[in-house]
Amino acid sequence: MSNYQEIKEKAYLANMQLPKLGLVLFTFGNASSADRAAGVFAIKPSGVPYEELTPEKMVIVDFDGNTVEGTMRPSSDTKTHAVLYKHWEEIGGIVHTHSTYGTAWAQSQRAIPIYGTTHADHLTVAIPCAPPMQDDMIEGNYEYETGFQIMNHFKQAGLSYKEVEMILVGNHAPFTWGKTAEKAVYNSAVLEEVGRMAMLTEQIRKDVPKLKDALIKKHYDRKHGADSYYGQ
Ligand SMILES: O=C(CO)[C@@H](O)[C@@H](O)COP(=O)(O)O
Repeated sequence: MSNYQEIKEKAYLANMQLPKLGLVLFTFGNASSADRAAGVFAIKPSGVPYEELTPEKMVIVDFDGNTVEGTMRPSSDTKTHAVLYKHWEEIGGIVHTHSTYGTAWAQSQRAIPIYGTTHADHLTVAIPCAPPMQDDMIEGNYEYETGFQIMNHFKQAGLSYKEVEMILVGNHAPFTWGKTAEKAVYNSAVLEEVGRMAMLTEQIRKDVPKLKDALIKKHYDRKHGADSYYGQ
């Protein structure tokens, strides 16, 4: 039995949710789960179809992207996960997909505007979009630079990774995270659904105004923080 069995199971379950929720096709995408005390995370092996995955096939990697345990090559996006785990210390899970609507917004290099209360139930700002990567970074350590592309955009935009747990990487696709891999999967599904609604909204009406601040606050506060009165 591996010392990392718990995160292998969590990473496996998170990965298996992605095709189930319609967030990935074939091998597009990956999920990981971290063990902060051990300084490692478990991630999907690269290019293995979801139906062939097992917990044992998850690869254990440290926060510098080095394989610690596993016989298979880890996800091609492993270094992006490693950069985010290393610098954003409260993250316990990360998901990357090429889900259709999220990716369409990323390819359009547009943040997803906050048009309605579904969006405001989850976050109080537009879902950010990092600008496309510069050529020298593409030619360098590409996946590692993707991690910095995400972090730099958060810094420049004055966003907190603890409050906004998702981003579109311009030209590329969405990344989401959370305290657990399960929450990162949830955020990935929220991003896709909110992106789908926003795109349809713009098709119905070209000049949709941003949601009123009072409604943003009302809906966010209903579900989060001291004023929450949502659920049991
Ligand atoms: O970003 C991409 C492809 O552009 C990858 O996330 C995707 O194909 C998944 O690759 P892995 O199987 O995780 O190596």
